[in-house]
Amino acid sequence: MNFEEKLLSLPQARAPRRIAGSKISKDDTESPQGFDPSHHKIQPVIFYFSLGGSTQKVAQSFAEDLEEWGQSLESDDALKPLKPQVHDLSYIDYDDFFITPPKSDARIKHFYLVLLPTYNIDTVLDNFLEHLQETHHDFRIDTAPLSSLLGYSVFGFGDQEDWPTEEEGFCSQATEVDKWMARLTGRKRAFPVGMGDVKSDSMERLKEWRLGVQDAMKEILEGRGLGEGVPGSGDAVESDEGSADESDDGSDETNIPKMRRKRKQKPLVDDLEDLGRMARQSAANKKTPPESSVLAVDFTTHNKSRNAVAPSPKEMVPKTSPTYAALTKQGYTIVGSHSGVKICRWTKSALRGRGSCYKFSFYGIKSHLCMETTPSLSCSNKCVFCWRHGTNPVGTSWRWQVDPPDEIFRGVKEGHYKKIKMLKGVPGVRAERFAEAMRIRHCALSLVGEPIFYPHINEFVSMLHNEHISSFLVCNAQHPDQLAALKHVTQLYVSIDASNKDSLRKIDRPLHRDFWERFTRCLDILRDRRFMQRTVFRLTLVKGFNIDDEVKGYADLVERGLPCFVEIKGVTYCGTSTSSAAGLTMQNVPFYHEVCDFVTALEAELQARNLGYGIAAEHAHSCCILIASDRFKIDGKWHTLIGYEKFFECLESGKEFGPEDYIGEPTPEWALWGNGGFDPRDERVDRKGRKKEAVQNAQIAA
Ligand SMILES: Cc1cc2nc3c(=O)[nH]c(=O)nc-3n(C[C@H](O)[C@H](O)[C@H](O)COP(=O)(O)O)c2cc1C
Ligand code: SF4
Repeated sequence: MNFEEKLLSLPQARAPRRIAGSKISKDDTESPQGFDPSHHKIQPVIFYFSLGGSTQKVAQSFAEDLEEWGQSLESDDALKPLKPQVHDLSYIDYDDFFITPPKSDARIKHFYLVLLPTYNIDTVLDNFLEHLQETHHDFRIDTAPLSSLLGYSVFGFGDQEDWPTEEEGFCSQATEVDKWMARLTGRKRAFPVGMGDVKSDSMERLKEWRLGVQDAMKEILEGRGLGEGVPGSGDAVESDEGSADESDDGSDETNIPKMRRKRKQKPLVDDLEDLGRMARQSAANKKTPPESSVLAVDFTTHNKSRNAVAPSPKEMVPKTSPTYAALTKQGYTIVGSHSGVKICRWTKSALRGRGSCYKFSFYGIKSHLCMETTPSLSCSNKCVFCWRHGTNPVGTSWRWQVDPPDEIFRGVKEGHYKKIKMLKGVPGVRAERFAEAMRIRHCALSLVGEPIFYPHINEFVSMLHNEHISSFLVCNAQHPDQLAALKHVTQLYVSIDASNKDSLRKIDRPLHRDFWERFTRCLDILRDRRFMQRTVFRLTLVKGFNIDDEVKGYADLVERGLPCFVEIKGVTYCGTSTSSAAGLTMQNVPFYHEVCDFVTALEAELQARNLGYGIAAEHAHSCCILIASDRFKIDGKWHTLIGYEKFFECLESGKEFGPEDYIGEPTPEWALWGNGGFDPRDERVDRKGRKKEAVQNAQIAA
């Protein structure tokens, strides 16, 4: 059983977790860390992070150089270091490497090398640092859980033109990582932290550092451990400096430069109150207050702590950031500092009379009347199938500036209309649809990121409703407190990306350690809401990840949450480096018949449990099928469409109401299960725009 399995097999997630490591003892620091050259092997592991791509390239060639050096050693093969492993910090699960070293063959001993650029904007590096810090402070984990590593060393890349000195932030994150690694490893620093200026000497400095690291490895291979008295080594002498760094209460009194200290002291806004305090402050006046000014009140605890004090948060996606550039390139319009809007391909298709997405077949939403947006481009997962191409900021809690909801609302509408207008000249766009599209009727808060992360989501949704724009909100089931505080939306979704803890961990790669408890709490909240609003489970099927043998597990989840609907969709392959880094290929995209088989099996399981569900509708073109609760079957006919005007009447009446109060027309015949889901009034074309005989039409005619 590997570490991950052990962790997952713990009887209760809340039970204290004990991670095998060892407290630093005199023996540890004096012994050459238990490396027996005749028995053990060194496994170098190179970790890197890269936004712009340069560190990634350097890491690959660094690995090759290190391997070549290992092979050139004049010793027999059994004594040579193993081929270096290379891992991108954006895609690994930190728990697999940074709580204990990977558990493999007991004879293999790991040596960590970390290559990092520096970013003064929010990136995965902040999460990585947060993880190291949390692990260090976690009372359930021994002080030096990584002490069985043979050694580690860190190299930082920075830009001295803009950040000339360490005080001003040059390579600041490498220094911080080095500091936390020293603590987690029980001071196994094999070579001092290296730093290179990407505009001048970085390659030279990196080479020097590599030679130093190689010497350290050679000494280990010769059974001499990390050496004695070498400045910066893991020797006990050096630890004096390290000990002074850290007081018993975990606070840091280091001699690290001022700017880095500031960065380090950025609070972990885990606390909901902190989150909201920050929100209010930032929304109220977008000025950047000094580091220790007012914190804002959490939107869920609005009236508390109004006068508390907050640090100044950063922008989530600054205009100068590579994230901004990447998202804009992907077609997003970034609004303010953390929101986005994008036209989906179905909008274009609907404007040309070539069909709407599955939301039209299932719920009556015409794609050209629908705006897809998110008020939070950040999210707390790193799903393998995410469209975000690995560039978005991630975080377990909101720690950025908060833009006021009215500014976002205005901005996203402007962005949406601008993109629609750009389609005016596209061949085939129908004039009447173009005119209709200039009045948004629906809003899907689902684009990317996590909409309920945004502290003013309720105000934002009210603004939509005030203009009679319906709201579909999809959340990732990781923020139960925010979900509980969410007011009425037209249709509330949670993404159900797996049926069990192990599978969810692999596919969503959540940042929260208590992800499963958060997930199940969200299901319970949905269960409570089911008579107040339309609730939906959204399943995204990824072959090889979350389909096989999981039908019963999904049925358990449906039994727990009793959603009004279950939407099942085959994953869409986005062919990015993100997806391939996560091990996703076209092979993971299920065929439609495989999705059908899964849905049929799930329906059978739900019926065997008498839960009152049936397959209602399909949209073969999007590889999407709808299971509905019998509550939406009236006189033997499925009624999955929504009565939007009824919804607004109910909302404006101020009285309590539920999903049954805004049921629309019966589901159209062509959308029912077995009929394909393509509106026969639309024209079906293939990818090249050539007319296609609609299978559905043929079926309907038959
Ligand atoms: C938005 C941005 C912020 C940066 N912040 C810092 C910084 O605070 N300190 C520093 O030394 N270098 C900073 N740099 C320079 C990068 O660390 C450097 O360009 C690095 O090579 C980028 O590596 P990558 O291409 O692998 O992402 C910054 C660069 C950018 C684009
Ligand atoms: S929850 Fe959504 S936005 Fe977040 S990583 Fe997963 S797919 Fe991407």
